[in-house]
Amino acid sequence: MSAAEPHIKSAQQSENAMSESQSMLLNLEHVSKIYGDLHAVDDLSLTVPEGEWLAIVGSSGSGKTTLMNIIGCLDAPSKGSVSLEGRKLEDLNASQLADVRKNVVGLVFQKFYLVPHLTAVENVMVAQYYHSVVDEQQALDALEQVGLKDRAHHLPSQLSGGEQQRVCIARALINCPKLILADEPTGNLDEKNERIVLDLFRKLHEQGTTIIVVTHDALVASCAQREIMLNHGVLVGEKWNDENAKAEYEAQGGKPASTGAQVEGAQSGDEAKDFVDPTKAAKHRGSLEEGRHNA
Ligand SMILES: Nc1ncnc2c1ncn2[C@@H]1O[C@H](COP(=O)(O)OP(=O)(O)OP(=O)(O)O)[C@@H](O)[C@H]1O
Repeated sequence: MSAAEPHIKSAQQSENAMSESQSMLLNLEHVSKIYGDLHAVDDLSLTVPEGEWLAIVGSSGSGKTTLMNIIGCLDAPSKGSVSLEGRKLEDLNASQLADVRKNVVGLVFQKFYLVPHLTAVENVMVAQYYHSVVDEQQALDALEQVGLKDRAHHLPSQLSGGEQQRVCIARALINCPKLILADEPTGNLDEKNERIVLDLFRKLHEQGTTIIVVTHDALVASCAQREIMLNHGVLVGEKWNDENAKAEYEAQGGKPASTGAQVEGAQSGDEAKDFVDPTKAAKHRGSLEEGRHNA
């Protein structure tokens, strides 16, 4: 090996690392969120390419929402670095962060947060207001996208839970976000409405939208291309449901998610392995198969 080779190698390595971070929509490096003695998220590294559908699973209190809030620029990590579209969030000021929230991210929550005295279309137009473009036709188009044009002038109280969640998705779509972050989006829905919402996510994913969903629900998680599992803020498992997506991710230089924290059960990048989620028993297996056949 010539004396120059190590330099060449390190230049190539940094080039690879750069192209990896450029091709990734989201890049978390050693991210922690610490409250006193509690590490809600503990030294987590994760990359998500544009167009991926990722599920974050784990028991209550494992750090899922905390992580989601950090990714959605609603909260800042105590340590580590987060990049979205190649921009380091820690380098942005408050108004630049607000722009990222507005223009890159669409948020969907378990609790719908609809304004009760406004109709469906007006609720969508509230979101437009924050984008300084109030356009009823565009709001109606967003409702049409979620199959609710005929419910546009109904109040939330006149809509089913599933319909209310679809209004929320229409509201999240108003800025054509690259990234949809959904926190337990089907948590309040029955199976039928859960399937409608999942079909919508499937459609958005096919159109190229990146989706990150926090869920307790086995069916919702298994619709994603990849699942990561947290426990006490650390990564305890990573599982690909879509081998093609995995191969593509690896070809782009994507690495397994990892936790640096030395905690029992935690997985470093080299060791990351599939997890067995006890909640993935038979509950939804039948309906999943059916849902896939209908897709
Ligand atoms: N603002 C806060 N101050 C102190 N502790 C917090 C705060 N927010 C969250 N935590 C703690 O951080 C841990 C992770 O909370 P988080 O809400 O992220 O969990 P989760 O996995 O989303 O739980 P669930 O599934 O019940 O919603 C919990 O122990 C929680 O009590």
